[in-house]
Amino acid sequence: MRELEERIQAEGTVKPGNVLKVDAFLNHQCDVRLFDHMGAAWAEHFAGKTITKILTIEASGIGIACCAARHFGDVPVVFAKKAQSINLDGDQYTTTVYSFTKQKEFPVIVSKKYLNPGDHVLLIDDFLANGKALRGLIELCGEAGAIVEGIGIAVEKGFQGGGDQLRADGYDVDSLAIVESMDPETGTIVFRH
Ligand SMILES: O=P(O)(O)OC[C@H]1O[C@H](OP(=O)(O)OP(=O)(O)O)[C@H](O)[C@@H]1O
Ligand SMILES: O=c1[nH]c(=O)c2nc[nH]c2[nH]1
Repeated sequence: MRELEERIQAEGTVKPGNVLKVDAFLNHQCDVRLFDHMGAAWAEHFAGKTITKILTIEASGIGIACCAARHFGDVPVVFAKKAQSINLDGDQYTTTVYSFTKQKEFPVIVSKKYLNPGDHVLLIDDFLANGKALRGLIELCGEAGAIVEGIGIAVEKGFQGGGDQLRADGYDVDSLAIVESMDPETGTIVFRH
């Protein structure tokens, strides 16, 4: 998606440790017009598929998933929580996921009320790096008997391999910008096309 690539080139910065910082518009300050355009792009890609629910993971996927839902008939958006809470009741689907940016393991929890057998799920997230977050969400869908129809990602760091492994496993992964390489010394960002 050219608009997203241009924003990354204009406002993104490359940090050591394979970190692309795009918090001016994607995952700290949020550009909702851009999010709306991203939702439209996924709706075009996944047109023809039945989507009954969007599933994401807190925190950064939530706003993007909510904007995307407007393009999928206002289906419910469920976000997996990364901490137990007294506000979480009843039976839950749980797994654990290693967080790329926080560099530690988190529980990933969805109430059984909100993920059901027969749900046709679109997974949405801001970043795809090693694929840990998505593998966790896929596991929860498997526990629930829900079908993963596709995966919509804003920024995939292709060189980390998580996206290609998911594609090899048969998932329809639509990443709107795929970073093929990036250099913290020069700030150069190269996209896959
Ligand atoms: O493909 P992966 O290696 O799993 O990396 C991608 C995940 O990393 C980030 O989450 P993170 O837990 O770092 O932080 P967040 O709270 O900003 O969502 C991002 O939001 C994705 O969920
Ligand atoms: O802001 C971010 N930049 C990244 O490079 C990244 N990788 C996973 N999650 C990420 N979030």
